[in-house]
Amino acid sequence: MSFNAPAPFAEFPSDLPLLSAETLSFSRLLSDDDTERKKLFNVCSSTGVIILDLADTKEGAKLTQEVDAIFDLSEAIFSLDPEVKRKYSMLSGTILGYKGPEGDRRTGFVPHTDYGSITVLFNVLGELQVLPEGKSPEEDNWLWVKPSLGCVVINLGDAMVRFTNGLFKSPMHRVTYVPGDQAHLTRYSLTYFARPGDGCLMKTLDGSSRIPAPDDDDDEGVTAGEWVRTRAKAAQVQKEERSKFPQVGDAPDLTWTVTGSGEKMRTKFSD
Ligand SMILES: O=C(O)CCC(=O)C(=O)O
Ligand SMILES: [Fe+2]
Repeated sequence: MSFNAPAPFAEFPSDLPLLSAETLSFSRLLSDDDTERKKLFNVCSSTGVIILDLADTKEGAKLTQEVDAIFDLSEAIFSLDPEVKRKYSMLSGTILGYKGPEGDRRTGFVPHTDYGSITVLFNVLGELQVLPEGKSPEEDNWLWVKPSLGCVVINLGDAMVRFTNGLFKSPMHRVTYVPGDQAHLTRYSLTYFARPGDGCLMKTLDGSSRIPAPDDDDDEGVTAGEWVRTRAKAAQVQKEERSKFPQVGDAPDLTWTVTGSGEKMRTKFSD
């Protein structure tokens, strides 16, 4: 599986409802292109899902090569004996990515928004779906995010919503199953989470007339450290409740590890 080279296997199906997302150019953003900046602003304040083409930049080429090296490593790690994997799964900050069970059509990641600032996803195969703002979480309302060669998917997290007092959006998303003729393939997802440092105050930013003024009670702000702890606890409660009343499609046997510091990386893998 390569992030960098055209897939030698079946294309993403053409008959699925897709999130309509214009691809932004990393090279144009780096050169501070005005049109590209406006596009970025529009995406952040509408869906919160940025599809960014890394082509044509030194940084992008280096990153995609490194991603492919990590994919290779992930393949080697996930093909290890479950006993060996179990022994190493708790090492902090080491393993990136996860692998869903092959042929499993249950939802691997229940619907959620990410807590941090941004989440960068390196996906080759589809599986990620987004719920447009204001839509109820019925099956028909979820839209697929189609991976494109050399492009990362960047989801804004709730910290950006907090900093911009709701101007920017963090998408509700979930991970379902690899669709269509790609279903027999193993999906590796490499995820980079960035979040504000522990001491950062989670409050509306000053300095832009586009950001709505803070409400009276939101002036002080909690620290990012407290914010993450509260969110993690709430997620745990939600997970426990959900496991008592599993919903059709849940995959309860997948395990979670939170690793790293500052930038959080999550690893999830099954045997
Ligand atoms: O694997 C993906 O495409 C998304 C994973 C995700 O939503 C997460 O790790 O928060
Ligand atoms: Fe997520």
